[in-house]
This record gives sequence, C-alpha cells and structure tokens, in this order.
Amino acid sequence: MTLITLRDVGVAYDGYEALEHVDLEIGEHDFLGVIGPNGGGKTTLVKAILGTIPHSGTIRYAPELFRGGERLIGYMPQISDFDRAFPISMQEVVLSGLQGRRGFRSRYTKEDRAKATALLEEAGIADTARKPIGEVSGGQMQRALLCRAVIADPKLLILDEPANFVDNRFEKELYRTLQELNRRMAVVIVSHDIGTITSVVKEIVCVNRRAHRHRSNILTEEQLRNYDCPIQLVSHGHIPHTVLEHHPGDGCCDGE
Ligand SMILES: Nc1ncnc2c1ncn2[C@@H]1O[C@H](COP(=O)(O)OP(=O)(O)OP(=O)(O)O)[C@@H](O)[C@H]1O
Repeated sequence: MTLITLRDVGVAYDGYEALEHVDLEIGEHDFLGVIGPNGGGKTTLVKAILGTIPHSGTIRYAPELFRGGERLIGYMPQISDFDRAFPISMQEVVLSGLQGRRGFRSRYTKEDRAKATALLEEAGIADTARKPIGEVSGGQMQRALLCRAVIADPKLLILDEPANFVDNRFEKELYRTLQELNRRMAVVIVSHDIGTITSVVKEIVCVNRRAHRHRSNILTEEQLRNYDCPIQLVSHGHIPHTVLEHHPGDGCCDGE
C-alpha cells in the first residue's frame, strides 16, 4: 500500500528552486535512504512531506496514514535543530511525540507515561527520564528523540541525519532498531553516510533538486566515490557516467 504520493512537487525559497518535478511514492514497507550533495534539497524534501513548507504539485496522504485526525508520521529532527536549553525533562520530550493526538493543552494519561517509560527503558536510558535535556549526552538525547518519534505508533518514520554528532555505538544500535521498526512501519532516513546506510536501507533515493529512486540499495565503488553522480546527471545532462539503474522517463540517465 502506498502511504504518500508526491507528484511534480517543487519547493522554492524566495524564487530559488530547491526542489523541482519530484515524483515519489512511499509504501508501507519501504526503507528508503535519502542521499545527495550538501544543499541538494534532502531536508527540503522531508519538510515538504511533513507539510511544514509550501510546495507546488501535489502530495497525497493515504487515508490509512491517519488515526482519527492524527497523521501517523513520526519525525526525528537533526539534533542540532533541537534547543537543548529548553527546560523540559527527557520523559517530557518522549511524551511530546503524542501532541499530534492530544493537542498541546491536554494532559498525558497514566498509560502515556507508562509507554514513555517503557520506551526509555528499551532505549537503555530509563535513568535519564527526569533529567533536564540540557544535562544529558548527545547520544542519550538522540535516543529520546527516537522514542519521541515512535511513541504514537506511526506508519511512517522519517529521520533527518540521525547519526550526526553521535558516537558509533548509537549509530549501530540505531540502524538495528530501525530495521526492527521497519517490520511495522515505513522508514525514510536522510544521511550523508552513504557507506553505512546503503547496507541498512532497502532502496536509495538520490536528491539533487530532483529526486531519483533506485530500486536497490547497491552502489558500485565508483558511485560510492562520487555518490551524487547519478543526480548530477540530472542537473547537468550529458556527463558520461555509470549510474545505478536506468528508469525510463525519470531523467536520471536518458540525457535530459
Ligand atoms: N529557509 C531557507 N531559505 C532560503 N534557502 C534555503 C532555506 N532552506 C534551504 N535553503 C536552500 O535550499 C537548498 C536545499 O537545502 P536543504 O537544506 O534542503 O539541502 P540538504 O540536501 O538537506 O543539505 P545538507 O546536506 O547540507 O543538509 C540549499 O541551496 C539551501 O541553501
């Protein structure tokens, strides 16, 4: 089942086209790695999918992606986007993942709190539950942000550069956790770390103003060296290069 369908989506910042003509479908079992050069539009694509930025074209959300009025998309932001001086506890961070359902004003139930505690325990950071977020490590904060992203049982989990600024141990643990989560939800992960994510994800989406989905997670050595090359072809056209796979009409390698 397709959860989200993007058709001819574009995003412009003050006239600058950060994304154009993006067609993409996200299915319920997908595990997509979104890669591309700096400034290629990966975060912009995530914002468009989350509906936090105006776009042209259409983005359709399947009815199955909703529970009541709540849209079942979990989002884990870049840790640098999160204000660590904000005076809340780790447990409150996790509980705030329920705001889509409860609204900002309503109180959390006993069950909500029990669920937050269970998630913190699973993540191995139960002892930080009452700590203010300014007093925990980057890795602990990341784990709490992941708990927050999944507490509402989303059908799609989106992570933007989750392995930035954290230790290797968290990174390995995160990828294992994501593979487990992928049994019950779609996962979309934005990453610079192409070497690692290709072994974790099922398919790769290259983003460089346009988006190209490759129906494989395999990249050749050459592509690993120049991993934005398939998408450079899109922007520049006639550069001779090996690309992942030809998709007729996707502009990837048909000399557009
Ligand atoms: N709020 C904004 N106002 C103006 N331009 C923006 C804004 N946000 C992003 N851009 C520009 O849009 C383009 C795409 O940015 P985006 O952050 O989506 O890329 P990215 O692929 O996520 O980059 P990175 O890998 O560096 O995180 C860049 O040229 C960026 O400078």
